[in-house]
Amino acid sequence: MWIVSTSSPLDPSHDNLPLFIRVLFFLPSALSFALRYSTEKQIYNSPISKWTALKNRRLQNWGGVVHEKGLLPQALPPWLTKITERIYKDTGLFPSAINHVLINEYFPDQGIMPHQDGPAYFPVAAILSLGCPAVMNFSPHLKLTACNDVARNTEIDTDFVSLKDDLNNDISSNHHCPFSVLLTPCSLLIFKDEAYLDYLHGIEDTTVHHLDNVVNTFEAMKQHKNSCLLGSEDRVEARSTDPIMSIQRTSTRISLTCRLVSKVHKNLFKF
Ligand SMILES: O=C(O)CCC(=O)C(=O)O
Ligand SMILES: [Fe+2]
Repeated sequence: MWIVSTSSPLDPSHDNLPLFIRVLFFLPSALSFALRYSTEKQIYNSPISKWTALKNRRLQNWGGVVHEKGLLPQALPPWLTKITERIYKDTGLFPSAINHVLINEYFPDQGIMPHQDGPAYFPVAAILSLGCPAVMNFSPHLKLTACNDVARNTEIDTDFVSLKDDLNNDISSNHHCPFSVLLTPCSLLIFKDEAYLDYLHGIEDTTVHHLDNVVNTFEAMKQHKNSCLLGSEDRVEARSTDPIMSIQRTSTRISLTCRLVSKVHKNLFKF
């Protein structure tokens, strides 16, 4: 089983699930070594024309063109549907099959500005990480009440690292706290609901990422240390000894952002 749920099925309609379970899931080892290897190979074997160079990273767009009114679709290649179908089926968080994947490549000093994903997407994002670890920061929209108390705890629920009640309460009482997630290679982060709609997410364009605000340090680091499959260049390097407060980004990170565009246009002229 790829994604392991403990007691409750991962069904967003289960209102009895605590809010922190419903907004953020982190699975440290979503990809096997074989799948990681073949996916990286496929990404770099894609024609060079598939890459779009941006100022601070480059990306591949798969699944078609996302327009604010919907998707002009293009079938995902089988090596990507192998991944997206598993996310779709195992999480039960998407109403229909994932039809769009953005692949971002970041050098150690590259990142992505805090942003919110566009309105064309169904509000669930599943991000698979490969290569060098990085920290993703979630910051509440300015329109939302700032949080005075940034101290938070981490709750480890087997494979899922979830925000604990502090943040949960903050979210529901409209006191939105910033928080961060450590994205280790082969991990899958899924965020939805408030984390998707009320927060911006971004990655700093610096080679050192601080872990102060990270909600999943323990689980991510445990997995990382235990994994004998990781290349040495992927290792999280402690900048200070116990407790680890930052990571040094030493190599390229690749992410696969898998989403659903609900509205699909079969014909360009039918907008
Ligand atoms: O690279 C990542 O992990 C984030 C990518 C992202 O936020 C996006 O493509 O919208
Ligand atoms: Fe995004």
